[in-house]
Amino acid sequence: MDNGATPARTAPAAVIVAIDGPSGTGKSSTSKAVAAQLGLSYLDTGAQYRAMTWWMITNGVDVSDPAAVATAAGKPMLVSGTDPAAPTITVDGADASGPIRTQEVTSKVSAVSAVPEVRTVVTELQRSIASAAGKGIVVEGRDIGTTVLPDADVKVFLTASPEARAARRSGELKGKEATDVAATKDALAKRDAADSGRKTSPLAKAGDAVEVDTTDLTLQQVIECVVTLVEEKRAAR
Ligand SMILES: Nc1ncnc2c1ncn2[C@@H]1O[C@H](COP(=O)(O)OP(=O)(O)OP(=O)(O)O)[C@@H](O)[C@H]1O
Ligand SMILES: Nc1ccn([C@H]2C[C@H](O)[C@@H](COP(=O)(O)O)O2)c(=O)n1
Repeated sequence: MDNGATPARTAPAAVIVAIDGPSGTGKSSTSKAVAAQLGLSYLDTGAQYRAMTWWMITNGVDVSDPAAVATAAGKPMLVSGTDPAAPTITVDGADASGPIRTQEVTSKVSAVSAVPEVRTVVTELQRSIASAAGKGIVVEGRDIGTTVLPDADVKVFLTASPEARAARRSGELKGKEATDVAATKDALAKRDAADSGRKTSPLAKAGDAVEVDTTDLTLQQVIECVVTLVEEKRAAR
C-alpha cells in the first residue's frame, strides 16, 4: 500500500481442527485446552452420540434393534454449547451432561452410534456447528478427519497404549463405579473394537492426520504439540 493509508486489518481465517482417536487417549482434555488457548470453539461429538443413546434409553427404544434406533434417530433435539471452558449438551431442552456419563450409556453408545441413520443426523449437526464457528473450532471424535470434516485444516490422531488408557480411566472412576484397571482395559478394548469395526464411518486415522502417541507424554506436552501444529498451519497461510 503506497497511498499512506493504514492497511485494513483482516480477521484471521477460521481454523478447523479435527482430533480423533480411541477412548481414553486424551481427546477431550487436549481439545478443550487447545481451543481455550487459541480462542476457538470446542465440540465433543462423543457427547452427542451419548445424548442420542440416553434419549433412546429413557424413551424405551430397544437399542439392540437397529431398525428401532433408525426410526427414532430424528426425534431428539440435541443442542451442544461450544465454549471450551463450559461445554454443554441438552436433549429436548434438558441438561444431559450428567446422565450421558453413566455406565449404562457407555455400554450402549457403540450400538446406537453404529446405526447409519443416527450418524446422518449427528454428522449434519456437527457440520452446521463447525461452519457457524466464526473463529474456528476444535472438533473431537472418531470420524472427524475422515468423514465429518475431511477438509479440516489440522488433523490429529491421538493414540496411547491400552495400559495407559486404562490407568487414566481407572484413576477417574475411583470411588464412583469400577476401579479395576483390568476390567476398564477390557471395556475400552471392546468399545474400540465396536467403533473401529462398524460399517459406517468407523474410528480411523485420516491419511493426512498427524499421529501422536500420548503414552509417555504429559497432557501439557500433547496440548503444546497440537497448538504448535495449528500455529504452523496458520503461519503457512
Ligand atoms: N497425556 C496424558 N497423560 C496422563 N493423563 C492423561 C493424558 N491425557 C489425558 N489424560 C487423562 O486421561 C483421562 C481420559 O482423557 P480424555 O477424557 O481427554 O480422553 P478421551 O480420548 O476424550 O476419552 P473418550 O473418548 O473416552 O471420551 C482423563 O482423566 C485425562 O485427564
Ligand atoms: N465422532 C464420533 C464420536 C463418538 N462416537 C461414538 C463412539 C464412542 O464409543 C461413543 C462415545 O464417545 P466418547 O464420549 O467416549 O468420546 O460415541 C462416534 O461413533 N463418532
